[in-house]
Amino acid sequence: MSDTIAALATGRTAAAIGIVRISGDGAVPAAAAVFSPRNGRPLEQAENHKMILGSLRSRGGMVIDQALAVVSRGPGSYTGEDCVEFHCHGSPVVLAECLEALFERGVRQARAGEFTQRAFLNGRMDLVQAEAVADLMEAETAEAAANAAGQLAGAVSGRVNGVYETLLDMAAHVQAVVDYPDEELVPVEVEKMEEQLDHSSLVLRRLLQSGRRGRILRYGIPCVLLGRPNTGKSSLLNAILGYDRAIVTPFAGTTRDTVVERVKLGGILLRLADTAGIRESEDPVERLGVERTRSAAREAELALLVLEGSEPLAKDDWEAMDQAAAAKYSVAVINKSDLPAKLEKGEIQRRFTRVCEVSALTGEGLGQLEDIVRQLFADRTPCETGEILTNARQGEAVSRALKSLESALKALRGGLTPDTVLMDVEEGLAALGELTGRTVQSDMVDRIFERFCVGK
Ligand SMILES: Nc1nc2c(c(=O)[nH]1)N(C=O)[C@@H](CNc1ccc(C(=O)N[C@@H](CCC(=O)O)C(=O)O)cc1)CN2
Ligand SMILES: Nc1nc2c(ncn2[C@@H]2O[C@H](COP(=O)(O)OP(=O)(O)OP(=O)(O)O)[C@@H](O)[C@H]2O)c(=O)[nH]1
Ligand SMILES: [Mg+2]
Repeated sequence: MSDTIAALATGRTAAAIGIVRISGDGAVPAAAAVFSPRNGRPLEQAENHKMILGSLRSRGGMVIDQALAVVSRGPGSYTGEDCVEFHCHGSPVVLAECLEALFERGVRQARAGEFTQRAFLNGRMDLVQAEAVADLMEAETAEAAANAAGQLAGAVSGRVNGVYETLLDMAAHVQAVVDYPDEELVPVEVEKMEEQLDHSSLVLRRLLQSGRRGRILRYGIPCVLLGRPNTGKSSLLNAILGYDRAIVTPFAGTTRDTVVERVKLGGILLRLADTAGIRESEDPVERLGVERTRSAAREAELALLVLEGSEPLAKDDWEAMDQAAAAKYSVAVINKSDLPAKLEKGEIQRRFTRVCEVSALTGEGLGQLEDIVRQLFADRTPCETGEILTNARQGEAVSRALKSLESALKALRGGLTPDTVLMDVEEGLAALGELTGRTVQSDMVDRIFERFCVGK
């Protein structure tokens, strides 16, 4: 018998409604002790999933709210245990009093993630789905939410379970043939095994490749604005964001610290960093700023080199150009197209395949920059099925499983007999079991649920 837990399921500030959730064998009796249904029927007899109006009493017995109670008996509830929810008026005081009254009845405060942890332990969802719950709550874009919702519905779990079942059948068959050589068992066909291992590897490889997209879905593509001082990097950041985030002045050396914002450009989520203009400087603060620029440049996948279109190339442009060219993708952005052009474009076009002219001031040319970014990352637009791995734990488990399968496949193709690859197949099974939580260690489970908030 598990103890009964309760927590505030909604926000901590005053709101229209606030929900207290209770889960465990003692949930219904504890709730019934503090709540009197208006229809006069004891809460114990309430129909499942139905809202019951009644009065909620504090520890001292005062009526503190007219609230709704919902009973969901296990196993048909979120946690798989008996659950009760109180839908109260969303006053922090009322909600705190409601919890206090429950704690007096032997209910205890839930730990972070404990409701979802119980859902997992009771087989209501696997680990990938539980992690999707956390992802869903942290989602910053509709695409990230859609992917998490797909994972919660079982998109990744389904793929993984398919591979798991195939491997399990294979291992059981090989093992049986080894253990009972005298029985008339169907012989293991090496060719069929190879085919299954090959297909399973393919599925896992695809999942693994989706992991990169998963990270980008969550955090955005790391992108940096580079250039010598005063070329309009901060102006461009503001123009892309649509509001004045960074300070802009006519003085060179305005931006000292990197400013990072998530922003969509051409439909692609970027983690865009505005940086201190690169130049030689005696000022110790500016030198530290430029150091930060260099480190942001090293981490960026996309560099937007901002050039002053109304002046010829200057000495300080060269380091910025080198830094930008070192990024995986770079775009030369010739700014200030509203002013007379003085920049010799030939040199730029020789060094950069992607060049566009914009005016951060008027917004001219920004559409072209959007097009370039969209084309660069066209293959990264999110898929809606939720078949994208979104965290490192999952990626690590899949890659371990894949290594085992590849090793098995290599051995078979090298002429080894099926029983010699049994260990590899079993290792693959263990890794996949860890991924979905079939074979995971309990301390690992605790770690996973620590990232949740209380009440989830
Ligand atoms: N008020 C409230 N809203 C919520 C939740 C909750 O627990 N309470 N959820 C959680 O955090 C999420 C919804 N997840 C849920 C998943 C399953 C069940 C459940 O009781 N399932 C039963 C019966 C379903 C039915 O009525 O058909 C089942 O699957 O057997 C409830 C919530 C989001 N919104
Ligand atoms: N005419 C015109 N002026 C611009 C444009 N973009 C920026 N400026 C001006 O250029 C000056 C410098 O702009 P910033 O955005 O601060 O330049 P920065 O590259 O961030 O400069 P640092 O932070 O010093 O490296 C400001 O006076 C801006 O108003 C543009 O497209 N057209
Ligand atoms: Mg600036």
